[in-house]
Amino acid sequence: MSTDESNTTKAPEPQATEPQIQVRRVEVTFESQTILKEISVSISAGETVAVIGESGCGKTVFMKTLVGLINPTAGSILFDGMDLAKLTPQQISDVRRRFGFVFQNAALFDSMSVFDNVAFPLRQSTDADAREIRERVLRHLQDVGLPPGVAGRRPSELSGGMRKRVGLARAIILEPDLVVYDEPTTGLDPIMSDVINELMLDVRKRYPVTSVIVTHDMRTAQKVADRVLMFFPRTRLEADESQVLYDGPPEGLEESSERRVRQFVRGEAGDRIKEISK
Ligand SMILES: Nc1ncnc2c1ncn2[C@@H]1O[C@H](COP(=O)(O)OP(=O)(O)OP(=O)(O)O)[C@@H](O)[C@H]1O
Repeated sequence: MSTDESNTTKAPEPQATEPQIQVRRVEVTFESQTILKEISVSISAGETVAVIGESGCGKTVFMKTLVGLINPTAGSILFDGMDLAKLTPQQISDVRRRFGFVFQNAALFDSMSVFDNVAFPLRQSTDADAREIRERVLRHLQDVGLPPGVAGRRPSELSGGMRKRVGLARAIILEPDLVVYDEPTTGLDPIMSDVINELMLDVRKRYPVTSVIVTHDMRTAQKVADRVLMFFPRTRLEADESQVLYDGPPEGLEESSERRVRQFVRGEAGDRIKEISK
């Protein structure tokens, strides 16, 4: 029996050949506005996927749907064979523990120290004692290039790049199977952006995490991703066109046969100037 049939059954064991994430004909509509339609994508365990596309095309909505923060209006998302929309609250909380989130603004708790921010998932989801928590928090801060002296400071006392690194340390402290990054380099200078790119690569080297990175940063897509998905705003698609305009390796973007993909990655406005000024 599958979880589709009963909420009390155990989650099925994932098949070795089965993609870790299966997005099946997903649609997301808010009120009368359909943001995503007929999205079907599979992501294998350990893959690093960058999601690119114009502002407003639905990248963040896609990412949130992937991790069950938004329920699709139609279609389904399967993680290790489990349909996220059909899980019990306990099952969804168990599966969320396997996800790490790196939010655009780092989303740290400003009233807590950096130490307590990074320790938060450990205290919530494990019974690690104080000594172990201390050791793991300091090790993770060191892994993202932050000295122990930062631990006692408040997030508001840190630079944007440091806050992003604290957010990353917090997201990976439970060694999640899937990490989603929402615009991890936005607002950073080119050097700090590259530090974040290297840290994302580093996480992947340390253990076989699956990563989904929503980004406008073509350098991140080129340097960090194994695969790039480019979404297009649904309202500007021709009838029957797929909303995923590109699904392939980063090296193929510039040479894509699809003009809109080439224009996007080269940052060429093309006909958009005329459309926008109409
Ligand atoms: N909870 C919500 N309720 C209603 N509309 C929403 C909601 N979340 C997102 N939207 C709308 O969905 C559309 C896509 O938003 P989304 O944040 O996914 O875009 P994006 O591609 O990530 O854009 P950007 O690159 O600018 O961050 C937008 O028009 C947004 O206003």
